[in-house]
Amino acid sequence: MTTQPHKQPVLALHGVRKTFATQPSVRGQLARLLGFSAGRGGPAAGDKVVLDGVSLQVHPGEAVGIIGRNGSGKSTLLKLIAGVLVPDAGVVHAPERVCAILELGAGFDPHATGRENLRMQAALWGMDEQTLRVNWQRIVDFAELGPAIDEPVRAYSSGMLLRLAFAIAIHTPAPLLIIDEALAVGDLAFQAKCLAALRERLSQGDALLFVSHDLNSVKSLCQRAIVLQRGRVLIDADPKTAADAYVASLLQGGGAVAPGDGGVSPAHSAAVQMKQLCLNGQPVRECVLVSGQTLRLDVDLQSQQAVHGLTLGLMVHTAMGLDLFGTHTAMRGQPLNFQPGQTLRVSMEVDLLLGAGEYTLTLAVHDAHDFTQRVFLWAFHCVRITVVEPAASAVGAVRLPCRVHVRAIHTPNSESTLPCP
Ligand SMILES: Nc1ncnc2c1ncn2[C@@H]1O[C@H](COP(=O)(O)OP(=O)(O)OP(=O)(O)O)[C@@H](O)[C@H]1O
Repeated sequence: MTTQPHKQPVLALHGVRKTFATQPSVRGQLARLLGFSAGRGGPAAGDKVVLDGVSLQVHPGEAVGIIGRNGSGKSTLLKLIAGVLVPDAGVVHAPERVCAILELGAGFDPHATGRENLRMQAALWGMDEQTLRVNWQRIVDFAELGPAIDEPVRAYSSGMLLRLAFAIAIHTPAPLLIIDEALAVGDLAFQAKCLAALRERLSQGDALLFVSHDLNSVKSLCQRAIVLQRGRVLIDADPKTAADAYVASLLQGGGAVAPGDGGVSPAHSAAVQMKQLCLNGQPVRECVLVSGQTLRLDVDLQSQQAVHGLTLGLMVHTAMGLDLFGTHTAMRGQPLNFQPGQTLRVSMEVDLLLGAGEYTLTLAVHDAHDFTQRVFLWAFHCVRITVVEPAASAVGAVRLPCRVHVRAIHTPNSESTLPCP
């Protein structure tokens, strides 16, 4: 049986390990300089294992998000793939040409102008003269730096560095693009332009590795996401499942949890329990509603202990797991205070101004001020709602109240033109 060319991964890692010396000895430094990694025979005492047994594959046209808390090893992983670092153990099969934005400004000469850096960076990423000539003006236009393109980049803000780096990267032919958190410094308009350009590259069959703490960007751009936890792959799944596992691991203080649909993650305290949940008066977990109809949730919460200053939060997600709308009782002036053994009924009414489709709700009970503190309950996607829309007057997920008026303000034979109101 022959393997289809498009089934071949563009990137494959097998059992990759990377350690850093916490207190580099002279011998260790020498071994590293000579290319003998201290980790090949196992990490030396005091070495910090940053990546441990990481295996993954990325196929052409695939966008894979890498998420994880600070220090989990995301940047180190990308540096290994980009060839900036070498692994102590394991194998990295990466394409010859990888276009990586790892650190803003890295690779730029601060004293050279934007235009000079454009030429140098493009050459560094392997863009030939002909491609550079064809793309030169497109890159300059994409960056939208105006006269600053002729100023030294040491005077650039991080947003301007991103504009230049991204403009070059998106026009550089390479089967794999790597973007480490960089987009976060761009303004919203530039971010939207970058995401559109990345989607275009993906549709042409190039692959993307995308590190971000913005779970919504990962969910909307990537087909898969990998959660790194203390240098290991916690989960490699669709972005919604991966993002939920990541949030659950944050709430657990780093413990491994992969919640299933509708699952209730183990909480910091089991003192508060959801005794009943009703949707529009029925004790059900699924319902069908007409767009614009009100959903009434009645949630009975019972606490065995006296607990004060809690809140019940609600998040509405699209079928893809994007967060659409979230609120909680404390945000609306109603913190939850329990006496021992008390049951509170929390009623929330939400007008579902949503387009036809499938949606889920996540419910959580946590500290009124900080959702990572004092978590009592976290019920991922515990409610499924199907919204139907008999006569749609709009497209997209949300139905924003919108008024439309049309009137003639000028006709060729009339003297007057109405001013803007
Ligand atoms: N050159 C180095 N020498 C020693 N330790 C390092 C080196 N580079 C990274 N580390 C350590 O490796 C761990 C992982 O770092 P890395 O930058 O890969 O994490 P990250 O997940 O990208 O974090 P963040 O989200 O904060 O960017 C951290 O504890 C960091 O201090």
